[in-house]
This record gives sequence, structure tokens and C-alpha cells, in this order.
Amino acid sequence: APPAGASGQAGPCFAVEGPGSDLVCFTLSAGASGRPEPRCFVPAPGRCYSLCVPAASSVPMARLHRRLQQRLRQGPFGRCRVLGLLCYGAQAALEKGFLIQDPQGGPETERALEELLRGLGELPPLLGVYEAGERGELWQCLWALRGAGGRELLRRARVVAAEEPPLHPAVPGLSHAAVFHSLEAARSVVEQCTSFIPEATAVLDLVDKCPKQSKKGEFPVIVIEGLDATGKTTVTQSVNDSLNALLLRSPPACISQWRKTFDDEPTLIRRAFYALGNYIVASEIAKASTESPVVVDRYWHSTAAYAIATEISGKVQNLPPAHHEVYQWPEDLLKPDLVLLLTVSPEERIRRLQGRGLEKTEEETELEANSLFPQKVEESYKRMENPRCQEVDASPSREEVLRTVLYLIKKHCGSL
Ligand SMILES: Nc1ncnc2c1ncn2[C@@H]1O[C@H](COP(=O)(O)OP(=O)(O)OP(=O)(O)O)[C@@H](O)[C@H]1O
Ligand SMILES: Nc1ccn([C@H]2C[C@H](O)[C@@H](COP(=O)(O)O)O2)c(=O)n1
Repeated sequence: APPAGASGQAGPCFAVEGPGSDLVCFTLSAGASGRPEPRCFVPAPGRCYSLCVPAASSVPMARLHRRLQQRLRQGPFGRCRVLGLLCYGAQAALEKGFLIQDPQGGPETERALEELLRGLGELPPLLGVYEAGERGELWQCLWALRGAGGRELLRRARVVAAEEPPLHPAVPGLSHAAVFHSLEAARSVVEQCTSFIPEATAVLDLVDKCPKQSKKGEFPVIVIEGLDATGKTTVTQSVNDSLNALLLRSPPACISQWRKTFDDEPTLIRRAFYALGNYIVASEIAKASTESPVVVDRYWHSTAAYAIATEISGKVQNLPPAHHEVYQWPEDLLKPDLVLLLTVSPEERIRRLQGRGLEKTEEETELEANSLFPQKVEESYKRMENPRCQEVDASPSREEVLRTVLYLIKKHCGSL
């Protein structure tokens, strides 16, 4: 049975992304027994703190988490190491938060944290304070901040190592907080933003003008997907010319002007924006595919793959397993005939990223191309189903890649 928390019930479990991107999991035990806690996040002689907010698909909570994240990057927390923390457990809904490691361990960090939490208004998140015991064991004291500078100790429990859960703790909540499987789910998130993001109203007006459940016309619809700099723009333009098709892209031009606004928002809001963009593009595809073949540069698979890779910390192995429901195409979104996933080696992607002369330094480019994130995006693409992504090696010359793409289109959609 899971370790008993102070109340004797199954206590919460916690997961932080430790060194080497492994998940380090721990839980609380009322007793003094239990395996030694994971040492990797307890700086000696420093101190550690934690705070979490509900990870439910709620705009206020998503914005609170984002606000805390931004504040913990500033001022008195500059000397601290701040790790992403997930709190999960049999009886508790998922919470997202931070583990703050203060190597110096002075009282000022705790004071600054209290001030930060009190400034959030009523019912601030609980503050976890970790301290070493006489025999080197680790204890968590959970404090509730009360009015007039007071605070109440809710629990003092021993920190012990916990087995890594079979699924990454963020997987069960993906379909409500990052990957939207219906227009209504995405719309309800953006609707909660109209009071503080004026552009949200404009996006809703545009999506509400689109017919529900857009139906594809008789001409083929081909989507080109892939990481940035894999050659999507190059391929879509060449295919468009070769097939005398209509070229569309997601997000559509009518809302692309607001990307930066939504890119600055928490994942929940950002991905809901891109999801609504897909439903707007679907209405454009429906109309265009009655007149000619349609080529689309990014569509739902991009929205889902980038959201999954953003929410699932650590290694590629932490992704939801193949055939998980999160990879299934939304039932209310127009489905393409063929999705081609362009893939190139990280080395080739570095060459192409540098070839574009973007402002990134060579080191940034190499880090970006080789980090775990693009690997998780690409693996998520490969696990998509109904329709799946058909992989295309886009490393060869532009001409050869175009030949391959046109061959696959003809093979799958017939001669056009
Ligand atoms: N087959 C190819 N061989 C060599 N270079 C290529 C090839 N295809 C595209 N490129 C070059 O790679 C760079 C990225 O191509 P492109 O902009 O088409 O990629 P993309 O996937 O659309 O990128 P993003 O998603 O970031 O817009 C460009 O400089 C382009 O000229
Ligand atoms: N349908 C889409 C299109 C794009 N996105 C997101 C995914 C990335 O964060 C970013 C890449 O876009 P690009 O820079 O290639 O224009 O936009 C999405 O979520 N859904």
C-alpha cells in the first residue's frame, strides 16, 4: 500500500525532473522508516521549498502557475535552482509547481517566498519546507499561510523515495490541459480569456463564423508536418506548384497576427489558440477542396505533438505510450487524406537552421536541435493515429524530396 501520509491515508507523490532528465519521485511517510530520500534535490547545507497549484484545465490556475514561474526567475530567487514539480497521488488531482533549492539556505529565501505567496491574495498555495533531521533524514513541513503574517503547520512528514509511476504524472491530464479533442474544449478555454486578452474575442468571432463539422470536398487534402527547418515551406510550395493546388497553413492568416500574444500565455491558452486555428483552417480546407487539391503547412498533428512534448518533462520514454487516446484525431475536425512527416537528421537540421541566418547563435542552434524537446515532438508525431503520419526522409536535395512526396501523394490519392 502507498506510504501513509500524516493522516494515515495514501499520501501524495511528487516528481521532479532530476539530473539527466530522469524523473526523481518521492513521497511522504508518517513513520521514520522508508528508503532514504533522493539526495539529488536536497542541497547541503542549503534548504528546499516547494509550492504547487492545481493543474486542472482552468485558465486562472494556468495563469497563476505562469505568474509564479516568472516571479521565481527574479530577484531573491536568482541564487536558487528552480525545478518543475508535479504532485500526484491516488486521492489527489494533479498539481503543478516548483521545487526551489537554495544552496545558501539563509532565511531570506523563505521570507521572500512567504511574501510572494501572501501577495497572491486569499488562499495562497501551501508552502513546503524541507529540512534535514538529526540522522540525515529529510522532513517536509507543510505550512498554510494565515492572515496577519501568521502561518499554521499542517503536516510534518518524512520524505522517502517513491517508485516512478508507470505513466508520467502529466499524461492523464494531457487531454484537458494541452491537447484538445473538440472545438468546444478549445473554445471554452479561449472564452475564459476574453476579459484579459482582447484578441480572444476576435478569434472566437472568427471560429464562430465557421460551419461546425466542416466536410472535405472531393479533391485530396495533403498535410505537411515536421519540426522547424525540415523543409515544410519548401515542400508545400513545390507541391502546390506541381499539383496546381491551393496552399493553406495553420494557424490561418486571419489569426496569425495574434500568435505572439498567445505564445506568451501558458500552455493551456496557447494550445487552445492553435486548436481553434485548426478549426478555422478546416473550414478553408472544406471550401478549397471542392475546387482543387489542397496542401496544408501544419495542422492538428503539430498542435498535439508540440503540446505533448512541452507538457511531458524528461526523456522520450516518458511520452504517453503508442495508441494512447491523446494521439487520436479529434472526431469533429476535418480529416486530411494524407499527412507527410518530414524528418531530417539533427545535423542536417542544424545546417538548415544556420542556413536561414536566424538570430540564434551556433551554440543555441546546436542545443535546440539536439535537445530532448525536438526528439519528443518527432516521436509524438510518429505515434499519431487516424490518420497517422507517413514519414518522409527530407534530407536529400529539394528535387529528390519533391519526387518522393509526389510519388507518395499519387500512391495514396491517385493521379491528380
Ligand atoms: N531538401 C533541402 N536540402 C537543403 N536545404 C533545404 C532543403 N529543403 C529546405 N531547405 C532549406 O532549409 C531551410 C528550412 O526550410 P523551410 O523553411 O522550408 O523549413 P520549414 O520546415 O518550413 O521551417 P519552419 O517550420 O521553421 O518555417 C531553408 O533555408 C531552406 O532553403
Ligand atoms: N497548427 C499548429 C501550427 C503551429 N503550432 C505551434 C507549434 C510550435 O510551437 C510553433 C511552430 O510554428 P512555426 O514556427 O513553424 O510557424 O507553432 C501549433 O501548435 N499548431
